[in-house]
Amino acid sequence: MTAATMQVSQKDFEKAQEQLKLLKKDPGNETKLKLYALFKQATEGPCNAPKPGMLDFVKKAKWDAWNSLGNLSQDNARQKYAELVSSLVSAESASQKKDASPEEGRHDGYETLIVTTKNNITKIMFNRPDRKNAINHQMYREIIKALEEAGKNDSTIAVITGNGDYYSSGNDLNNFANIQPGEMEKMAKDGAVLLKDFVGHFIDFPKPLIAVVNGPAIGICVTVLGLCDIVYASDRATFHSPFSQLGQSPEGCSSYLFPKIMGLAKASEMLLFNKKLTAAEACAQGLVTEVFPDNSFQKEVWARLEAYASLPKNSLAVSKQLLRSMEKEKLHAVNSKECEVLTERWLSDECANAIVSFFQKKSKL
Ligand SMILES: CCCCC/C=C/CC(=O)SCCNC(=O)CCNC(=O)[C@H](O)C(C)(C)COP(=O)(O)OP(=O)(O)OC[C@H]1O[C@@H](n2cnc3c(N)ncnc32)[C@H](O)[C@@H]1OP(=O)(O)O
Repeated sequence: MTAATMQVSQKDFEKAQEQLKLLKKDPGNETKLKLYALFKQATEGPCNAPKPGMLDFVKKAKWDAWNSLGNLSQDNARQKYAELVSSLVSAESASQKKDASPEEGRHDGYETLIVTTKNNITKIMFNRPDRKNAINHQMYREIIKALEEAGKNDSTIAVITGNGDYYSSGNDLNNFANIQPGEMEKMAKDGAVLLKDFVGHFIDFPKPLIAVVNGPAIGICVTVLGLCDIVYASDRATFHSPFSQLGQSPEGCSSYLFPKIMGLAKASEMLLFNKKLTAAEACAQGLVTEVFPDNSFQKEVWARLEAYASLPKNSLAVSKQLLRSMEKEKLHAVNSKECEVLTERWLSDECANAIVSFFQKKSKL
């Protein structure tokens, strides 16, 4: 090795020591041992320390690593040390770039959702995990936009799911907060217009629409499940529509579809008396198609959906429309009626008290 190479190597060695300190990820014990051994060899030469006792595991592992370098020259050890650090830095920066790059097939223009199209599936993911995916006004509008896009694009099926531990905690109760007394009627009317449009997009959705219920579901995100074609649920999911508790009334066409799906008595327990169903109960009552163990939920469900999404797209669309077409007019009428009743409910003392109670006590359902 020439003097010039040795100089560069020494410089690289010092630079590498600085770079090592900047690594964000722990490189793991095996690599740390290699780095230790090369550093000792580079700075002190071949291992000259007494062998530690068998039970001194850490010192013994370090000694073994250093000793294994035998008579490797100090120059070579410096060089190898610098190369190893450089490979760790490159790997970390590649993984950071990968994390920062947008997800493949991700649609632009959404803040409360992650919308992607991949493998013939448009996935609409609620993305307010720190608010349990509560649906605020912006999110209602973005879901409407995402359903419109998914209905028209090349995907074969659309899937709705939640990011984080909840599927969704339903209507964001902040939608009712900070309303001045004189603005109550306007709030109720505007809310009903938005809700009717939102539910209308589920009624009219032209392709198979599948809900992947990854965790607890409350309120509006439970009621519109009746408008989905398939509902897959994790065994961690629960289904709760606490309308009377909130002084409100059913929406999402559930006043018509839930009795049809599960029978009047079971629907009444849910919609009148706030009964929260487990995933197994919701499946037994026909609201959920199939329940999966939480630890294999994502893997099993997405494998199945990818297979479904490879079926002929147009055949699936016309068949879905046939299945729903007889009911469409009826469903729109139910939606209108439910929104009308809710407008009154939102102006009631019962509803106002329930909202105030949530914010005052942060009372949990
Ligand atoms: C256009 C208008 C259309 C209206 C259509 C009408 C629809 C009807 C419905 O959807 S009714 C259902 C309404 N939903 C609720 O009543 C749920 C309220 N939330 C809760 O009861 C609980 O938060 C919980 C059970 C979902 C979760 O409890 P947990 O203790 O696990 O977690 P936190 O309470 O600490 O939640 C974390 C923060 O998120 C806030 N949050 C959760 N859900 C909502 C929500 N729906 N609305 C507003 N805020 C919500 C919660 O308050 C916490 O906030 P904080 O960290 O600031 O305390």
